[in-house]
Amino acid sequence: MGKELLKKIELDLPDSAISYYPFFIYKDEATQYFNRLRKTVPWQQDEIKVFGKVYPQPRLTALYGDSNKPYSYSNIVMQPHEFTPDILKLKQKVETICAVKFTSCLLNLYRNGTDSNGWHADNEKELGINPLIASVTLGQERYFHLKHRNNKNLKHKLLLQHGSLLLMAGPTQDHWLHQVPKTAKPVQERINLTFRVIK
Ligand SMILES: O=C(O)CCC(=O)C(=O)O
Ligand SMILES: [Fe+2]
Repeated sequence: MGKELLKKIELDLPDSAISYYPFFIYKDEATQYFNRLRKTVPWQQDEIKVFGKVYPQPRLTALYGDSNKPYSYSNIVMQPHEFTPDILKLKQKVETICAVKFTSCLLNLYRNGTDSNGWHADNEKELGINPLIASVTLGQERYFHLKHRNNKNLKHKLLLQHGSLLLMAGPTQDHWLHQVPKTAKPVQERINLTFRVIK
């Protein structure tokens, strides 16, 4: 990999270990991944329960994995599809940077500015302690917000650009929440892949 491709920005936020690789995948290659995944992934829209009311999730998702272990969050239980060559290639590329073998990948498709991902932490039991979450962005860049759970003054936002990689590690999920907010700007579609280790 070239020097630019490995450019790494470490966020200077307490109680966290977050790094951002803006040029992880060449733009042209990232566009090819976007186009193929957009077409071939069996995108689904699940319903989520918030305070007892049921809503369609404001984005489409799909779960891939190398085991048959289901993954549950927000009252949704997802069954994994088998890894495809594209998702495996991306997984291996991420694994050149992280010393971890990922077992699953949750994909999100944000169709427009009203699609979003509300405040949460990726702290499900099956992810274990101090999980490493590796998040690849393809397509439209969108803001990613972080806020500390206990200190209202601690927050941060960054634009996740086409072909970038964001790593969240260590105690991040214990102390911080993250979201991808809606935007009023007219925006194109974005695909996000989050690689995880499900125990
Ligand atoms: O779309 C993103 O960048 C974040 C996705 C996310 O936080 C998740 O799937 O848990
Ligand atoms: Fe998340």
